[in-house]
Amino acid sequence: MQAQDSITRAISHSVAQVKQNESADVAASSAAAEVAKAVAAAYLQAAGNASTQGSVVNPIDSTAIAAAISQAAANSISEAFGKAAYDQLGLTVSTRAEDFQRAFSLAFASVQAFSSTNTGGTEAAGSNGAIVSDKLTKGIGASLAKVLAQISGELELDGGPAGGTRGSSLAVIARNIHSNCATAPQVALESLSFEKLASSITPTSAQALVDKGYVVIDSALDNDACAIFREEIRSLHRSQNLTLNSTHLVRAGERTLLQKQGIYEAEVADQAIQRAAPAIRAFQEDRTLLTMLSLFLPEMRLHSQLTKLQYNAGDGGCFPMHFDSDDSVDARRVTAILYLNFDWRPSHGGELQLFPWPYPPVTIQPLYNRMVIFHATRMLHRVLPSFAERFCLTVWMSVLKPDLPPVPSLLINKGAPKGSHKDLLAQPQVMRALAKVHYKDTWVQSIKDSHPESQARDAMIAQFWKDTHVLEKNLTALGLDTRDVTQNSFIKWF
Ligand SMILES: O=C(O)CCC(=O)C(=O)O
Ligand SMILES: [Fe+2]
Repeated sequence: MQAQDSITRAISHSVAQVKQNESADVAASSAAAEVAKAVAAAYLQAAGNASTQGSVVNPIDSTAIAAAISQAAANSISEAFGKAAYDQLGLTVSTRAEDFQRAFSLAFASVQAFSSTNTGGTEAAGSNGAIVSDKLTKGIGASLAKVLAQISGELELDGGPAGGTRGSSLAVIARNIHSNCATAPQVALESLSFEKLASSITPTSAQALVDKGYVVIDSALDNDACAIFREEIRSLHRSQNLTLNSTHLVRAGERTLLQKQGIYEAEVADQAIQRAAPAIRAFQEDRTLLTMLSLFLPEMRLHSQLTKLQYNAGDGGCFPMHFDSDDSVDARRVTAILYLNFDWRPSHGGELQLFPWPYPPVTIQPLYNRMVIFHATRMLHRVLPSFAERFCLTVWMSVLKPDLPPVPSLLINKGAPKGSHKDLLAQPQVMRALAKVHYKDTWVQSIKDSHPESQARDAMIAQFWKDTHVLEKNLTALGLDTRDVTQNSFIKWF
């Protein structure tokens, strides 16, 4: 039967993959995703054959299984499982929760149908709780693949035959997958520590921030933590949980989306992301970075943090020049980026370029476990085109809004004598404006590098020229010029 063949093939393939490299989460999770896809596809065929062949689904058991699995839907693997079935069934996003349950139920029904005709129930009856629990640390993907392998009788696992019917043993499997989903993240999290980060933030690194506006810290965290983060980002991308980075352009009341090429992101505030990426969630909830920075820079009054994760597909994706935040409208004050690129080489590109104007630009390689911290409202920066997959986490640290100091108005200085340039230049928005004017050509080129050609991109560039023109005119009216700012100018960044 075609449906069963495709399940058998998928399972054999998955088992081979998992066997080949048992410790590789990547292999295991892609194996599980393969199984999920094939199971879903097979179900559709099996369902089509059901009326003629009978006994495809035992409704009681499949409902129990579906219920158990749908509880585990938060987990990335079960999401992958759900998504595949979901896609196959052509379901719409609006009724997601319900449809997930339906999709799971359908997908598992096909496993059940398969096991009843292929194993005669004996192997399946042996699939008790021991199966899943023995390999918890290898991740849900591996366990899931094993459970499925057990059903097909291809792997001999510990745990002797248990009594009971085939149907109830499948329900046990479902329960085990469920409990596996619930406990596996904790296994990984136990070994996760942010202690190293505390010793990475020193008075010297804080001083560099004050003096230069940025600091580069290598081996910032435990290498293991970085490996877990990277895998979580990868699996979120695989399960299509990341969103293409895009900028909203509002022009004449019309909203246009300008998408960057190949850059996928998610904020860790998103609950689905938190569930699917428990280590990154733990990093978001950990206050080590914020506490250490506050210890040395109490005047920053840092209060909270938000983590964003980013996957760059490596097809030339990059970021145009920008400031992350703006003192007058946004509470973010410090940016910390943790790079997760194991084997970065110069040919990969994707460097972070900082423009601590009036000092010269600095190009920073996005090396594994390297953290770059800079001023979120004052450090102009961009990312150069990346020609290899690129992973990073960004932590934005914010002040509490009511504590924001009033932003001094330029109007106060209107008509002020030339001697007050120093005061003007001490104002972040003046420095931002001057930097924008100073780098206008590079800035426009960076917009072109980061976005495929489109009307929206042209609109963004036109807006940029308009803004810089206005800024130039008004800075001149204030008696300010980019040439006023030299590398001898006194700049206190933080
Ligand atoms: O990917 C990077 O290195 C920086 C990205 C960035 O500038 C941003 O997300 O605002
Ligand atoms: Fe940025």
